[in-house]
Amino acid sequence: MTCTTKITELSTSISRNVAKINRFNEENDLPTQSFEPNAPTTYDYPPDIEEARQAVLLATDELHALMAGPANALMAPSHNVQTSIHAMYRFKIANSFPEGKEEVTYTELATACGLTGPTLLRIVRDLMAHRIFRQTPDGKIAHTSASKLFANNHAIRQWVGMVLEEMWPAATKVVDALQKWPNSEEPNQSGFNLAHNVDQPMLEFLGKEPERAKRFAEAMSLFNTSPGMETKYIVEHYNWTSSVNDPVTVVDVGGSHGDVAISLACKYQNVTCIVQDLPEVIASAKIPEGLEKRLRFMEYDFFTEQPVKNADVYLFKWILHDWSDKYCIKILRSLIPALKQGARVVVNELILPEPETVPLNQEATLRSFDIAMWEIQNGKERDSSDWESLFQAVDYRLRLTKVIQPRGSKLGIIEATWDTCEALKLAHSALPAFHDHEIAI
Ligand SMILES: C[S@@+](CC[C@H](N)C(=O)[O-])C[C@H]1O[C@@H](n2cnc3c(N)ncnc32)[C@H](O)[C@@H]1O
Repeated sequence: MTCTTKITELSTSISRNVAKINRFNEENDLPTQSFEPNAPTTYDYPPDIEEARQAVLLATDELHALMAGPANALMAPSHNVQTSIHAMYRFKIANSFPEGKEEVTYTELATACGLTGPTLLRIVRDLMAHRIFRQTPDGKIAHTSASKLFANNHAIRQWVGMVLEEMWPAATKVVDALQKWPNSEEPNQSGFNLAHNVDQPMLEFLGKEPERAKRFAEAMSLFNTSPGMETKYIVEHYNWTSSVNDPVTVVDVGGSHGDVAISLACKYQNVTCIVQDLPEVIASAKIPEGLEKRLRFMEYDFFTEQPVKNADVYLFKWILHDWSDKYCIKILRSLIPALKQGARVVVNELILPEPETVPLNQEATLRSFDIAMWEIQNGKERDSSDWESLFQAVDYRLRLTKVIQPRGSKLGIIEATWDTCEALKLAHSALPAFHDHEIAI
């Protein structure tokens, strides 16, 4: 008799969940997963089927790692395919097929891209080995769903370009930066600064380079609509108003074009929002019709004193991870003169889990965000005790009062309350690290 082992457990989970997905596809007349050029490129499944899909990803990842063995974990040559993808981006290989054609000869495509035949051949053959393009039986290049997606989707091209031309060079220099500026908290002493030979922090530098700034912003917009990043989580999983009648003022600091503020103002008639950002961002922001009385945009630099006094909530969504503790403390201290008793500071960011408390593939994604923030501005992602320490370092009156991890959301909600009443300075125990529900503190 064969006993149950980790690998049999994983393969059973894979076949059970694949069967569930397959059944759903069949019952709903959906095409099966494939890399055929017209295959679906996203899966919009209901929660239970999406859970099955995630379980397959987790189990296949683990089974693959076990089968490949420990040396593979150290030596997998994943950066080499980045070179080929980078060439596809820079030389527009996927989007240089003749108009309306799904297949092209190597020579035709090489000419269209300004490359020699042999160079194109080696790039495309490497991509083919990763299911990006395929070769037809008569030796032409044809699209797969991946190359076709790249050819047709501007936002994905902007994402890939941003990653390969901004982040990747920064990644290769972050260790040099660490050696040059040990443990620096300065946003202009990062891998990005060494790689791109610039003295300013990345966000400031890109602000002055219109094409690169546009690419960065479009890549971020795509990311913000990816599963788990949608605005709905912060809008629906936080208690913005205690009653439907009391007016509530929310200041969205660094709120860009006001995605959250617009959703909040639409959902709650008693909420008024002020969206603050740098002048160049505010200049292109628009108030949707009907919200003129309850939505306002304001130029503001969050390193200077907060001009909107006595608001109920100050929201920081996807802001503080760009900055080291030293700069987060400056940003949050700028709020203090504006805070009334009971004012809430709400942060919508990742909450890093304790090691091995979530499936490893999820943990790996979250930790890679942390490393990315380090590479570009010496920023960081934080776990719940980091958030608590950060608020304590800002001011003893700013107390961590809630940590919420909405199910399905990548971002958590961290609430601190401005409490000037000494009696309420309660000592509280360490928070559990990763929650799928609200933790009252
Ligand atoms: C990653 S984006 C987050 C935008 C928005 N909160 C969201 O979640 O979509 C960071 C935002 O911070 C803004 N920002 C950067 N430095 C700033 C500063 N010194 N003062 C105000 N806003 C700033 C940027 O313009 C950008 O809109």
